[in-house]
Amino acid sequence: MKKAVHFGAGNIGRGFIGLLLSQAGYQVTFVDVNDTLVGALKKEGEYPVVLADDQPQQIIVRGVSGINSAMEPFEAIAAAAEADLITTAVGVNVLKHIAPTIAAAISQRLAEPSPKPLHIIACENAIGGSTQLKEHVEPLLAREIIQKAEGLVAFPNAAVDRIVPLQQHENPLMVEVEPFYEWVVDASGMLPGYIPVEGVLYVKELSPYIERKLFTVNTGHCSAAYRGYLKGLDTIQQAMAHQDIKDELVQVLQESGAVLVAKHGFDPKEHDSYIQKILERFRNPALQDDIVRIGRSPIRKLSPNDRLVSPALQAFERGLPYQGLAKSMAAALRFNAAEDEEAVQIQQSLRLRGLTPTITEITGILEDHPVHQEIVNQYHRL
Ligand SMILES: NC(=O)C1=CN([C@@H]2O[C@H](COP(=O)(O)OP(=O)(O)OC[C@H]3O[C@@H](n4cnc5c(N)ncnc54)[C@H](O)[C@@H]3O)[C@@H](O)[C@H]2O)C=CC1
Ligand SMILES: O=P(O)(O)OC[C@H]1O[C@](O)(CO)[C@@H](O)[C@@H]1O
Repeated sequence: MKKAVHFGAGNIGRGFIGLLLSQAGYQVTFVDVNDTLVGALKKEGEYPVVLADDQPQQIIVRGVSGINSAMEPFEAIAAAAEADLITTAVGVNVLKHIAPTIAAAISQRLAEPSPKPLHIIACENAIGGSTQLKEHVEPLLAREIIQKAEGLVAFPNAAVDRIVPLQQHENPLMVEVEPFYEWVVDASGMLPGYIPVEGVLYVKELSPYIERKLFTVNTGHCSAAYRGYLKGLDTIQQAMAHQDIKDELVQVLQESGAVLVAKHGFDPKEHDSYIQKILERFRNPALQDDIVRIGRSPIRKLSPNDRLVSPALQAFERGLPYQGLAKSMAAALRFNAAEDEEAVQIQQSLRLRGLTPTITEITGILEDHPVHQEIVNQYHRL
């Protein structure tokens, strides 16, 4: 049986990547630092995934195991060194922490006389997630290993889409997910002769897929979440019931949509249907999705290459509207969730340094740029 090692036994790890890989015939080993999850994976060897719909369906993912990379680092390296596929869903900011394990695994694997090829795919909400992981791993490899890895180890980028809220069940492994999923991998980053994973879509050019996903699902989700937060709401389902939030959300998605249509040549009608489908997914009454989860890590979400700044700057460059996106950024700056470290950091920076330096530092948009000025205007209006 083919072996997959997946870093991150959290919501997407268990509820999407682990499930799909298992259904595609892989034996999945989860590597995580959460001992409750790892202990339960070792003990149970299986877990339930519930597809949340009017008629929920339960699937049992069998034959899985867990390794705690903080407590069993050598086991984690050995498992990764032997894997047919390595995937991650740990959060893009955590990639640097798993890089040493992956680098050690690559070195161990390539020390064998005829090592098998290996794909390492980061399934994170980010543009170029696998490339970012590679950039953390490569400096940890000896020069001869880097040379040997050429043609044997690849880090193809990917886009992953499935909404999995924060949740608690008696069984810590149980995970409830929306039925929809999409996992797209950049075929140009795969090694020649690769065997596709069933359920994954391989495309010649990833950019239209990752931008469409990130600048629609994620741009829209956080835009609704930050507006809902300012109204004191708890869940995205509550936010989506507010007509003014819905109207503004449509404006935001029309702004990012206009960029996507102009840049990637999408059919405007088809893109509009894509937006409508996403709005339905946000409303899914079978899920309760916390606004604080969807808005989490606002510094990352406001970073130059992410879901708010990038479409706004691209809209500006094309002479298209960006006011709704600027309002989302202003609302993100007012996201004051005490449990979110990045939200706390933003509030500190606003207090100590003021609005304009904070915007410039986090978004990279200079003070005299019209998008910067629009964020300032919207911030004062909120
Ligand atoms: N939840 C969702 O709906 C979606 C999430 N994503 C992306 O998937 C990634 C994971 O998100 P979630 O599953 O929601 O988060 P999560 O918090 O449920 O899972 C992350 C897991 O990574 C583990 N982890 C943290 N540090 C680690 C380390 N050093 N080594 C190994 N494991 C470590 C955590 O213990 C946790 O189990 C993020 O990049 C997110 O943007 C993408 C699409 C949808
Ligand atoms: O995981 P991130 O990047 O913090 O963002 C949360 C987003 O991820 C998703 O879970 C799915 O992409 C959305 O529900 C939400 O917009």
